[in-house]
Amino acid sequence: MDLFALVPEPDKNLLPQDGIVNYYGKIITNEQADNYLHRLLHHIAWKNDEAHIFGKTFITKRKVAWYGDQSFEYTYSNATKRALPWTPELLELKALAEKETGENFNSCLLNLYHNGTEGMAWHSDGEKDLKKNGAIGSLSFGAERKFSFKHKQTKETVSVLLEHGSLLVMKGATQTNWLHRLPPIKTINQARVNLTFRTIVF
Ligand SMILES: O=C(O)CCC(=O)C(=O)O
Ligand SMILES: [Fe+2]
Repeated sequence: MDLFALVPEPDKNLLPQDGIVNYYGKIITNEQADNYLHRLLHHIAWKNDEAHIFGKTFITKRKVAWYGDQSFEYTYSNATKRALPWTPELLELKALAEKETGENFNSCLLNLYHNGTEGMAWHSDGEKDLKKNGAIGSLSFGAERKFSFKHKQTKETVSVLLEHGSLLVMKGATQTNWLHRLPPIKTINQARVNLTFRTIVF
């Protein structure tokens, strides 16, 4: 076991300015993370995502699911979605993310990337339904993937490798000032599951 990878460094801000991103590293042992990956692949109601752009509907290869405290309606990529009630593994992972970060979350958007050809384009998550400057807690399972930030004005970029069983937090003004993406890496054949815990406001 890599002991250093289990020592969190959550106090370091990965961004040089205008936002806060903390990478906690692996907060779950490899064995437990393997188990969560398996449970998430089998127990989540995965669906291909639909994006409505310029009057056209695009179906993504990546699959998504959305869970939450209540039947939240949430608008994402110009499509309105309704949250499903928490599963036991999502409640465990939410409690873990809350304990590590000291934040509270009421919903979770999940992404399943079947292999490295699937990714997510530059975007920010500061949509109107999300709490302003609220923290987003991101747990990753499966294939290690690069995750990048780009400052909206200066175009400066920062990247981090998201490990199996790791936690990343984006908070403060991050969504206002920075874009983020998951670039495709053609050589990766393994699946990756990502959970972003969020706070929706009414
Ligand atoms: O897969 C990831 O690590 C990030 C996903 C993401 O940015 C999002 O769901 O908004
Ligand atoms: Fe995002």
